[in-house]
Amino acid sequence: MSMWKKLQVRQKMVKTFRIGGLYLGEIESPVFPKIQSVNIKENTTVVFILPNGLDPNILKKKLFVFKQVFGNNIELDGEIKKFILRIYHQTIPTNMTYSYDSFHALLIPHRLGIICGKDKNGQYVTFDLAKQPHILIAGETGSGKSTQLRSILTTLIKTKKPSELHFFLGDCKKSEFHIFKKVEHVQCVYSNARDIKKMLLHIKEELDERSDLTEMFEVSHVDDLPAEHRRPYLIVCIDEFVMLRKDATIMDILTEVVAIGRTLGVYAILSMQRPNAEVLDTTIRANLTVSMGFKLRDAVESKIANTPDAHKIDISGRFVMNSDKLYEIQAPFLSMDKAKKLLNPFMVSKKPVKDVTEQPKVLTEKDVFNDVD
Ligand SMILES: Nc1ncnc2c1ncn2[C@@H]1O[C@H](COP(=O)(O)OP(=O)(O)OP(=O)(O)O)[C@@H](O)[C@H]1O
Repeated sequence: MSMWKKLQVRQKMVKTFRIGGLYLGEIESPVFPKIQSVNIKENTTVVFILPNGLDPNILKKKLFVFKQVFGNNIELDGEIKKFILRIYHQTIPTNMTYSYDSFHALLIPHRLGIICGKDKNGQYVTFDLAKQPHILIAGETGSGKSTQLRSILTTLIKTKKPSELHFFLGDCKKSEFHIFKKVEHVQCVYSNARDIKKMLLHIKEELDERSDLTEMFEVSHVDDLPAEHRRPYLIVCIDEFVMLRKDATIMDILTEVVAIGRTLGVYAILSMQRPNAEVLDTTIRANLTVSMGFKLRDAVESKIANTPDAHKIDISGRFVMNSDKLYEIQAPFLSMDKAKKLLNPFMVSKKPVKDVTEQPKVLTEKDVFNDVD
């Protein structure tokens, strides 16, 4: 049976080479790439070698032919001569409920484990924010970015002690972060530019102090400081941070966080509905090592967010992730009620959170975008 399946795959490969013009010589006597191996397990893997003289760049251009023959759920890797085609048998789930128990073991090796969701292989994708610092989460309204933020923050709270990780939250839309207000790890939740600026000035002080400490003790990372000087990791998370773009101080500090935060244990998670090239200037963009692009409006926004094809997404909670490579992922769905239950054990009644009773104007999209009605 397996031999028969392998033969079928080989025949389809030859068909792809033929249709795609991936051969040397004439069509009557073509020299096709050599199929070195076909492996069928959970997924199918085909290794093939290009004949000398066949331009490897043509494979990228003809990827669509592989998709026409094998379906969309494939990946082609390789360079110069040797290539690997992976054909995934599983598809990305269209819906997946958040279940901490099912992925928490995967987070244990990470210092700051981020749960992303499931990929086309049906596997959970996670990464370590301490190694791949600073995340951009972009997506138009209803695309699932707030749910993803909720799941990332809830997971971090469940995996780290309050002494190990502090959050500084900016909620420009005043819609999402109230559920975290009383969580012990959370230092503050602010929703207007004036308070967020104060919060960031505090972060700036931390950056300076941490820089001085690493210099004084001649270490390259705050984790290597002597125990009595160790500092918790700080995560600055700002929902819809584009609304703060008119404040130069805020933008300067955010730029500094993403530029030097990694070795100082200070990380940023920034979200925005509509990626804006001006706000994501080159310094900020270059230092956000992970981009998650949920459904975006058009190809321009996908390009600015660095998440190709995110504008083609048509499923809630689905996103393109650009980190060490490109992934398509379905985020876990964590409802507000379930998040509250999971956060309950971490709630404290007396918190140093400043409750902003007098509410200065909360910025709206109109303050930022000229084309919003
Ligand atoms: N991971 C997911 N899996 C399945 N459905 C999801 C997922 N995430 C979000 N949804 C659905 O999409 C709806 C909107 O999600 P969410 O509030 O996260 O969007 P958003 O992009 O943050 O929108 P807004 O900017 O308006 O807050 C949810 O109520 C839910 O029905």
